[in-house]
Amino acid sequence: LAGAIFSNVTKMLDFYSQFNPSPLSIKQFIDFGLNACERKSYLFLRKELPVRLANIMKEIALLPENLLRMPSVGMVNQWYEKSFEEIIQFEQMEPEPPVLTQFCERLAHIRNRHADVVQTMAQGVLELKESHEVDTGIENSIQYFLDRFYMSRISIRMLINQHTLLFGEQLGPKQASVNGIGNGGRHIGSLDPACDVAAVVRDAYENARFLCDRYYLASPELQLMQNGVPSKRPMPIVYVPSHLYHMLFELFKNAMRAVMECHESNPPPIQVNLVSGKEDVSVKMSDRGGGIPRSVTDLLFKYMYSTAPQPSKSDSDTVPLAGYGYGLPISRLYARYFHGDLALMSCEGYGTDAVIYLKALTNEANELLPVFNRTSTKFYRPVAQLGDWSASLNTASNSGCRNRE
Ligand SMILES: O=S(=O)(c1ccc(O)cc1O)N1Cc2ccccc2C1
Repeated sequence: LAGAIFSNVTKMLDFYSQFNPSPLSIKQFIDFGLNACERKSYLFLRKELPVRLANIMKEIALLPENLLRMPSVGMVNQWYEKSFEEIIQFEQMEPEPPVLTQFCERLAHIRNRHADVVQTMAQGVLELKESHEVDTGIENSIQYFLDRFYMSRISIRMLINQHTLLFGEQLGPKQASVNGIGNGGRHIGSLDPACDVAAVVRDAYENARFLCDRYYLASPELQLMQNGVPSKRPMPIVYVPSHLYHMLFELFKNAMRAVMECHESNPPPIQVNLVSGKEDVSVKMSDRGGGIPRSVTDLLFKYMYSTAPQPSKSDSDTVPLAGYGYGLPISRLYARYFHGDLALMSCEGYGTDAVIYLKALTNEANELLPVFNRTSTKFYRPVAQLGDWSASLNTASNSGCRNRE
């Protein structure tokens, strides 16, 4: 009997983890939101959310024992189990108005429960570093897992935000925000069909500059360009402004810290060049902050490397402009979430270029979702890491910078 009551969460996890998550494209999010139907959204999410939760929960169970046993990881796991149980209650409920309202409230409750997952997992990694020897195999498993775990979390929060923003009661009288009445814009949930990249760049710059001025008593200017020439024109794309802002704010903090620590006075400007291509929209941020050697660039995306004891809240006004928290790895996940990317190209002794690539076409901007299956399990049984010399050769091919300043 399909309605058979499963005795416990484990059986439900096995059931839902058999299904692959269904990736949605930005085009699908927009097309659905233009004529949003709460009942359809409910019927899709009450299956898709448990599928995405179950897929990543099966991976949590595969984590290296030492990490899984850390108190913080146990706490995160309990949050996931609780949220999973709460969502699957709706499998038996028909989409009547009271149930739809309850579902919205339950989603908001789950989103709040998981607010601190990133720093709690980082605490777990720290607990592991401080209590066990971590070899390369374990480190690679943790890197692989956390990239998939945080990508899964980004995708679940995207689905929850779309539903609660389109149908949640904060809209006042029943109106979808898409008609633009009341909020001035024509946002579709967290998506802006006319997100001006130039405006988000300026916004992130001004906020990072405020922190920079407070810490260094000075800050580099911004040179905003399009196709290599100074420009004040807008550059509209269809995207999630908050994701774009998150990436740019992180990159500006790094670039400003580099520039201010490399130049006592007259800091050179940070250049941001926007280019709209047929397939890619590129946002290149160039700083002359002295750069770093290639051996270090890779470390900046490593969760183990960038996990250090957090400064206590008390001295929060002296928090470094760019700590090495999870800013870069998470920012790269935001870029990759809709099949874009974030890459660093540094010239040691000169400076660093950071490029955010976004898909130009909304039908190509598909969610990139981790799928739990045998291949991912295989990855968790660490095998001897056979360094593939040709692959490293590819990454080594771009030689260092010759022209010293
Ligand atoms: O590693 S970086 O080249 C660098 C990394 C990421 C980025 O977005 C911009 C950057 O510039 N850079 C960060 C930093 C901080 C303090 C002192 C010197 C430097 C050099």
